[in-house]
Amino acid sequence: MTEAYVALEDGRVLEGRGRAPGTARGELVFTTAYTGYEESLTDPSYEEQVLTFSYPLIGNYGVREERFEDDRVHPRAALAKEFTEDVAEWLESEGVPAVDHLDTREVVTTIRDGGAMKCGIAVGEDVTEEDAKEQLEACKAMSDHTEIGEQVSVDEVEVYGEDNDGETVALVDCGAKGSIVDSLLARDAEVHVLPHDASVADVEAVDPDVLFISNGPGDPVNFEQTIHLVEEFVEDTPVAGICLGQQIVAEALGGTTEKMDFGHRGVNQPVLDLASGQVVMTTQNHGYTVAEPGEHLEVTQINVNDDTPEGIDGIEYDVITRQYHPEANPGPEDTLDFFDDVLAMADSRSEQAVPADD
Ligand SMILES: NC(=O)CC[C@H](N)C(=O)O
Repeated sequence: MTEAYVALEDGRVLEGRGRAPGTARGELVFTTAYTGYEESLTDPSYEEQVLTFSYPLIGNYGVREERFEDDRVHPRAALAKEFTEDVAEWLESEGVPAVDHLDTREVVTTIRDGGAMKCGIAVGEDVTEEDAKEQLEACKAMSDHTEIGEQVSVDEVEVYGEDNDGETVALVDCGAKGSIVDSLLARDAEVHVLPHDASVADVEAVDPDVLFISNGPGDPVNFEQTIHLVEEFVEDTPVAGICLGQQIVAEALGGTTEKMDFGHRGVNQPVLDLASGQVVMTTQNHGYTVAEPGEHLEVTQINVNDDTPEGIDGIEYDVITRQYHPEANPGPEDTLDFFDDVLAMADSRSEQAVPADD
């Protein structure tokens, strides 16, 4: 059995069973999701993080590529009570260290009490605690990953659904989950996936019916060019966003964002729609939140547990954003209608744009 050490920022070093070798470092977070480990492990939003599963057995229904949200595993390491052989082999094939036989209840309560914290991981035949501590020493704070967009975004524009007859979407890829693109394609949209730092001319070349800002890792303030795109287009083009996208839109329109103690990561987060009084169950994975929406946006949905903004609409602009993941994957599908609302907003705008005498 290989040695495995998890060095925590509070000075403790946890010892577990090594399931996939290597060393790593990152912000230690946890998800309470009891399904969807393939989707979570391939969600680009987890870039530069170490993902702990609070659900004790991870891998009990195998590993299948059709469930992946991206072409690689994004967390820097994975921790659990028990990984199956399937998942351990998958993580090893991806070069992602994995540790199990941990008391993940202790890890989760440590994060809940002390906040998401840095950690260092070392797994291997002859690693020592010192190797994990060295990783911890080298670990950057999440907000200091100022180029994180480069690590997860497309390099070139990619076009999907060219034969579709629906709305044209310019999706700015800040670490997009594949099921967001799929949800738009399923509604007959043509989707142009642009780099997170695309230029104004790049977006103009698409001539989109809606500018869609994706989910993604890290601190929203570090996506400066994406924020600039929202500032440039919001007066004339409907804007939508998911998770990081909601945060970027708020930053662009005079709002502010802040880091949460440990965030929301799971598939059973209740969200209240303020207008209808309806509560929906949502899937979430975020550690920042909108602190103030600013004078151009209004909060329309809140998290039932802590009142943080979950849905934001434009006041004078056509804007719809969600902090949770309406595409699910994993989690409940209560909120898929968000994509219908986005495309209806785009459609109504493009109808208005047709000159009266046509
Ligand atoms: N899933 C996401 O888009 C995460 C958004 C942002 N990186 C956060 O942690 O809040």
